[in-house]
Amino acid sequence: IECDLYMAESTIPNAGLGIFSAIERNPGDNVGHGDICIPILDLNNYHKKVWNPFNDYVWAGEVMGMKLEIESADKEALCPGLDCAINCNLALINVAKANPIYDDGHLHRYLHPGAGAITPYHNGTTVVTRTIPAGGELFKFYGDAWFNTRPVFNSLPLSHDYPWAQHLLNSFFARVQHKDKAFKSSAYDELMVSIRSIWNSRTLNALPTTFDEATVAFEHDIGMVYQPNATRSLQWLEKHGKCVDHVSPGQSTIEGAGHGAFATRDLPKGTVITGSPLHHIPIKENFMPMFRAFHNQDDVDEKLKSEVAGQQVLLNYCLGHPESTLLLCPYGAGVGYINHNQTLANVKVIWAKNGQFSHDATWLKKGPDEMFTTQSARLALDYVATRDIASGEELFLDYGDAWEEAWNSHIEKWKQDSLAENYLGARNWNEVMASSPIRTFKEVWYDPYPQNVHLRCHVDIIEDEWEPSSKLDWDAGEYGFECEVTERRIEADGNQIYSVRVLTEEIDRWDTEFEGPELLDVDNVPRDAIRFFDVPFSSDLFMEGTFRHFIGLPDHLVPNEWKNLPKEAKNRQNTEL
Ligand SMILES: C[S@@+](CC[C@H](N)C(=O)[O-])C[C@H]1O[C@@H](n2cnc3c(N)ncnc32)[C@H](O)[C@@H]1O
Repeated sequence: IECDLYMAESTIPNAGLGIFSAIERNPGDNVGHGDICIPILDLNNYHKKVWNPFNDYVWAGEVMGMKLEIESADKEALCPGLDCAINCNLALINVAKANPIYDDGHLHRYLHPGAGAITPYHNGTTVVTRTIPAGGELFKFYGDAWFNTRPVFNSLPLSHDYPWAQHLLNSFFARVQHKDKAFKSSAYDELMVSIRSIWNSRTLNALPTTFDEATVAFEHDIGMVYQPNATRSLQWLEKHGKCVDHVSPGQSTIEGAGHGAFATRDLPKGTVITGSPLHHIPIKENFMPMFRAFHNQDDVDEKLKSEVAGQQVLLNYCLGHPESTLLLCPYGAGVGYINHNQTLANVKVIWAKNGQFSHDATWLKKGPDEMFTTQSARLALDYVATRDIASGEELFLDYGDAWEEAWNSHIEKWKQDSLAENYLGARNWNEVMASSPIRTFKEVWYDPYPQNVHLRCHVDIIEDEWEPSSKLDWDAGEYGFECEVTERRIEADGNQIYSVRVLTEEIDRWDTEFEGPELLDVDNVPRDAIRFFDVPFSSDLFMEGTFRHFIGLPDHLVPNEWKNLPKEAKNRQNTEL
């Protein structure tokens, strides 16, 4: 079966798995079919330092559009698709990280019992930024801080070291340009010996060690020196890798289930549709509570009030067993999108082969408590076609009887809330109101906006160099400042111009220049500089009684060593968590 994208052992030693392209890709091309991103909110509320297996895998929630889900800064985005498996090689960054788009899967809280049971952050597409040859590994930028804060990498070149090394090489070749090759080669070797004896630096480690490599770097760029070691042959990938582009997300054919997974090509019975390493959480009850926590705005560590507001939506994307505290959260392209259907199930999970794809079969003999000492994935599942599947068909797993019972009882108990009939989240509200004039604060007194949204103005409008005609970019990580409209005027051509009062705030948790909130008046503000955003804790994820249940790991895959809960606990667990 053809395949354009593989998961296989990374070319970076000890980095575990990586993602490889089987075809040449050029800047601007998309890779894969878009990732899901799951918010993990106020996790540290439970314990100050909850054991977190996702530490090396999560993005700051602010960057992924999740800032206003909750009040505090404690929000992380786990994107358990391709994103989790792409490594970072600072010499060869060739893809940009995937920012999700907000998409509630057409679930409305008035109509659908499943509203709030899925993450609305979807379709984060990985985009190529540098040509990747066929067989090349994908690398994204983790940020220099990721390497700076880990002592094992203290001599590894950081992102600015490669341009500096390139600059040094260019200067060297400019100076020896009229000399013959033998002279250049020995001059380069001597130079390297001399500088290595006096200068041990990250930049030096970015310089090619041989003259031939230096020539490649000078004639192309320094990344070309490292590209051969970061490329695997297609035969090797076919033999040792697992295809990760057989699945693409779309709107599920099951009404009310949100998104689903679809086959991208014909998949004969027995095909490993995708492989998935698993993050293990030995104590799901400690990890999964979600809070409504209010923090002191000047000191986010100071909690003023907190109450449990259900469970993390992550639970719905992980596999578990009613008799075990162990929860296994898969990552890999498309796995997070596969819905449940007992009668139409066409996919099953099996353990990956021992020694392959992070799967260590000795872990089937360990109890959950023993797993605490390890954070990296040590177990892996294969998702296998149980019959021939045609291109475009939706993929379904059987999540098990416990899930089915929990879902049916949720539907029975679920009641339509008449107050939710006119609910519109901020994203929808922005669409509906796209060209409508924004109410001034006086108009809002007698004609208020719904309680779940508030107004924010783009941060650029308080900059000295900002011009009313400048283009404003509202990407996933842009939230603006809270603001209100003091005046509105409509020009002859219909253009809406506003005067606004802005309350400045920290842009993100690393905003070290922030000196404190200020109230600023700004005139000549265009309509597109003002947007509606959700109020913290108002999104579907925080609705009372939202559905939460892990995906059932088939009983025959669960060893007795993992069953650390009494059988009778199995029904208790989901209601008590
Ligand atoms: C692993 S996710 C599957 C992807 C999810 N549909 C989405 O849009 O992100 C599991 C969740 O999807 C929803 N789901 C899966 N199968 C369903 C079904 N047969 N009927 C209703 N909802 C379903 C439930 O909310 C469940 O907790």
